[in-house]
Amino acid sequence: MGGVYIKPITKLRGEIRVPGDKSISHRAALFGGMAHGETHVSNFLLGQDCLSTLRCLKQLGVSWERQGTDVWIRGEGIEAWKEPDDVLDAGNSGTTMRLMLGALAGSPFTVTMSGDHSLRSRPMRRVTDPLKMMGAQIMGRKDGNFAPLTMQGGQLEGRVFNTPVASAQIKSAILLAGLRAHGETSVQEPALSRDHTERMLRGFGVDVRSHKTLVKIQGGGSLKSQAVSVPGDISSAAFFLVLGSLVGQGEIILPHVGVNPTRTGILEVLMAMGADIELINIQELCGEPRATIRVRPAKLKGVEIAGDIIPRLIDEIPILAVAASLAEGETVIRDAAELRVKETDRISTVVQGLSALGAKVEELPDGLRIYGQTSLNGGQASSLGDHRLAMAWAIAGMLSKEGVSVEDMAAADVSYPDFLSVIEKVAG
Ligand SMILES: O=C(O)C1=C[C@@H](OP(=O)(O)O)[C@@H](O)[C@H](O)C1
Ligand SMILES: C=C(OP(=O)(O)O)C(=O)O
Repeated sequence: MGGVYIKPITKLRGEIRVPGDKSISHRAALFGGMAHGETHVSNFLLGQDCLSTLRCLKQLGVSWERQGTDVWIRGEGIEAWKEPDDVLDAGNSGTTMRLMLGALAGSPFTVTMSGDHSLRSRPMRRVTDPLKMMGAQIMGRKDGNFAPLTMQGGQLEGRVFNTPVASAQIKSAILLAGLRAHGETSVQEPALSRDHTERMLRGFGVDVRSHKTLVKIQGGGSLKSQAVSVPGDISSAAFFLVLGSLVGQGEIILPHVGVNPTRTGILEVLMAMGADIELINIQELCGEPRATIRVRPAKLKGVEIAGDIIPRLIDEIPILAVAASLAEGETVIRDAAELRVKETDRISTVVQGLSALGAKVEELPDGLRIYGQTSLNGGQASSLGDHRLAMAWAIAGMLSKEGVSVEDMAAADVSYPDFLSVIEKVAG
């Protein structure tokens, strides 16, 4: 059998400091590069995705320095960004590509953005269409839907948008372009997606107004450099919330995890399933709430997950599916067709992986039906290059009867570079 073998465990104990939030790290780097002055980012995520954002910024002429997880970005304002002399490579990162396109739409030069095989097959018209309506010229494969994408930015006009899907990447790309447009730009979403862009832009001194699912930005604003302390990533903590709930014995403490309400769907669902999770010491810093999370073993039962909560836990669905396969009773996940356009088609790849490990799972057009049972056999599963799957299968291995060999475990580096050494430590 190939891959990294993850053995079953029956108990664990420990404190796990999950790395910095991926969404917030991308934004801190990008906004720091757009701002005037030095932005110090602490607890920056050293995952491949955020490193792609930093590299793109360097190609645009933004200088920064990094020591461990501290990054100092020396912004001279976005007007100082220069036409890059090569393709901007977003790697595996949808966030890098979509937010950068929005930020660059008002720049009077040409950029070409591309990425890895997975990113080149993810839909981009969701951002290129609105940016074109605002005045940018964009060309790409399949009528501008797939990278490589070439954009000639320029004068932008503010617009009113109603987005068809709740996506923070679409919302953020439009707001960043709106910042450089004439007049006001607004985005109305069908449900609230993560609001890190709105919160952080306010911290950088920009006038962003939001009410429920509507956000408005005035064109012509500029950003003032800020210190940004990045909280731990709840999407990374999610793996340990599930492990700590389903392992036989022990307790896990996760300090300093971001608990922005637009991201805490995972906590609500696990608690509804019966998890023993407690939030201690909630504090807000740099506009983002954070808390210490304590998790203890509990019996989980199946639930229905659908509607407006989906964007608040979208990246946690692979690990939630592992939890559901070990819960009692059926879990149904609906309204999650967005999973089909992530790093892999996460509806079909979750079904493929979990079935190989002995779970009973059914594919739905917009979600999953998982017939819970009290054990998983284990076996072999591949990440298929998708970081969230790599980590979900590793946790499944620890909770299975025979363990799991995870093919392409290295994919985890995209959002959690130390994942393997951390699980080795907590499992003793
Ligand atoms: O804005 C962001 O930082 C992100 C938004 C989400 O994507 P969508 O906007 O496509 O839903 C999420 O899946 C991704 O991991 C990060
Ligand atoms: C979908 C994800 O990221 P991105 O869209 O930035 O590639 C993710 O991290 O699960």
